[in-house]
Amino acid sequence: MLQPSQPIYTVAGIRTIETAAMPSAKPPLMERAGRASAEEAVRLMIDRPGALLIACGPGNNGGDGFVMARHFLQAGRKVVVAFSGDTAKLPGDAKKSWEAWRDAGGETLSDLPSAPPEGWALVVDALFGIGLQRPINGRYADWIRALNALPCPRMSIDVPSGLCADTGRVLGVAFKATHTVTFIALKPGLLTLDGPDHCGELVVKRLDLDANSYLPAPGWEVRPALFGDQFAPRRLNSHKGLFGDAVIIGGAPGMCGAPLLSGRAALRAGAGRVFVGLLDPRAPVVDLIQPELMLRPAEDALSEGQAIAIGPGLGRDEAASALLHRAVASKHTLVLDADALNLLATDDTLAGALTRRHAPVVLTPHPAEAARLLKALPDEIQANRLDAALKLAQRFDAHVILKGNGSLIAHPDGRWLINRSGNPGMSAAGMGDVLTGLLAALLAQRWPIEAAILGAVHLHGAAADLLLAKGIGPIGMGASELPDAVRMLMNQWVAQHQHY
Ligand SMILES: NC(=O)C1=CN([C@@H]2O[C@H](COP(=O)(O)OP(=O)(O)OC[C@H]3O[C@@H](n4cnc5c(N)ncnc54)[C@H](O)[C@@H]3O)[C@@H](O)[C@H]2O)[C@@H](O)CC1
Ligand SMILES: [K+]
Repeated sequence: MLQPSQPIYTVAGIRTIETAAMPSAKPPLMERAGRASAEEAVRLMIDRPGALLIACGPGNNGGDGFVMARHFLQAGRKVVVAFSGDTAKLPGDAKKSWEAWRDAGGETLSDLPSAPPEGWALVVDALFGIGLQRPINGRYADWIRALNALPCPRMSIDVPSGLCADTGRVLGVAFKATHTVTFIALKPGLLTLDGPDHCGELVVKRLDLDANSYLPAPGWEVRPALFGDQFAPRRLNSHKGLFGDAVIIGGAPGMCGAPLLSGRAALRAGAGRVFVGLLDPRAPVVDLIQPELMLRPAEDALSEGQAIAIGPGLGRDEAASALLHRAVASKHTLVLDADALNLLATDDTLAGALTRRHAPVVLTPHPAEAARLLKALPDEIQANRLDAALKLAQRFDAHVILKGNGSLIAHPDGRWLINRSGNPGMSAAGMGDVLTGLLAALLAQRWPIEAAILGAVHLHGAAADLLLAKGIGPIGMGASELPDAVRMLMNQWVAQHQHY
C-alpha cells in the first residue's frame, strides 16, 4: 500500500482551523496537544531512565509543555520545567495549563538547570511554535544554544523554536530537534529550506481534527500515491513506440555533458527513444558510453517527440535564443531548465509567448535562476520559497519546480506541493540535468503533466536516497550514478503495482 499524501497548511490556515474547532473541542485542543506530545516522548525515552526537562515559552506552545509535564508528573516520572516568563501574562489556555500543572504539585524554575550527572532522558522545546514573530535573542537564544548542546534526544513541540513555520527560515537561532511532534497538519517551513535540518524525525498529530473539513488544504506532500497509478505493468505485446520519444536540447560548445546526462536519465526512466539535440557544431555524433542515445544537430531534434526539454548546457548566445524561441512556438509540452530559464529572464517577448501557449510548460529553476526570473536576489527567493514558486507559476502561467531542500512544486492554478525525498548528496553538478531527463522521459511515456512532474521530482530524490543508503553519498555522489537507481526504483514500483 502506498502511503497517502499528507496535507500542508500555512500558519494562517492552521489558525483558521484552530479558531473553528476550538469552541466545541472536548477535551480542549491544548490538552490533546500536550497529551499527544507526552505519548511521543514516552516512545523516545523507552530505554532512557531519569528526568526530562521541558522548557516552556510565554505563549500557547508553552501551554502544551505544561500539559505534557503534568502527564509525566502524574505518571510518577521526574520532570523539570523551566519557564522564565510571567505566569500572569500567559494567554488563557496556557494559563489554565500552568494552573493545572501547579495544582498537580508541579514547580517551575526561572532558569535552565544544569543537567543531572546521568544526563536528561529527554529535552523538550515548548518555547515557541507557530506564534514566533521575530528573531529570537537574549535569554531565549541562550537557552536554545544551551539546549542544542545537550547530548540527549531533543523534542520540539509543534515547531522547532526559532524556525519560521511558513518559510523554514531560522529567525535568530533555532532549536535543533531530533524529533518534532507537529499538530493538526504539516506546515511548509518544516519541510523546506532549513526546516528538515531542525525537525529531525517529524510526526504529525492531528488532534482528532479533520483539518480538511474546516479548510481545504492548500498544499500537499509529494508521495508516490499521487502518481503511482502510472506504474502499470507493461503489456507483453509492446514495442518502443508505446513509450514515446524524449527530446532534450542543449549542449553549446563546451557544454555537451549536460544534455547527455539528461539523455541518459531519460533512457533509464523508460523512454522508448531519446533524441539529444546539440548546439555545438563540433559535438560528438554518438555517445560511445550510451550509444542508444540519438544525437542530432539541435534544430533537427525540435521536430521529434511529444515533449521537448530544453536548456541543459544551452548557453545564452543568439543561436541558443533562436532555438528557444522555436521551441516555445512549437506545439510540444515544454520543460525549460538552466540556460533556457536564464534566457527567459531577460527576454520579455519570450515570456509573453510562453503565457500564450496552449501546451503546458514546466520551469525547473534553482534559487539563483528563480531570482533572475523574478528580478530578485537568491536570498529573497529563499526567504520565502513557497511564495516565490507561486509567483513564478503565475507570472509565466507555468508549472514550476523550485529546486533545493524541500523542492516546491507550484501549479499555474495556485495549488502547490512539497517534495521530501532527497539528500545533500544531490548538491553536485549535473543533478538538475538528471531531473530534466526524468521529466522528458515520463512526458514521453505520456504521463499526464502533473503526474510527470511529481513522479520526476520524487524519483530524483528517492534515487539519491537509495544511493545514500548504500553508502554512495552524500560525499561524492555523482549525477551520472542516479539514473541506474531511478531505473531500480521504477521497476520496484511496477512490481508492487502488479500485486493490486
Ligand atoms: N490556541 C490553541 O488552543 C492551541 C495552540 N497550540 C499551541 O500553541 C502554539 C501557538 O501559540 P501562540 O499563538 O501563543 O504562539 P507561541 O506560543 O508560538 O508564541 C507566542 C508568544 O511568544 C512571544 N514571542 C513571539 N516571538 C518571540 C520572540 N522572538 N522572542 C520572544 N518572544 C516571542 C509572543 O509575544 C507570544 O507571547 C502552537 O504552536 C501550538 O504549540 C496547540 O496547543 C493546539 C491548540
Ligand atoms: K517549539
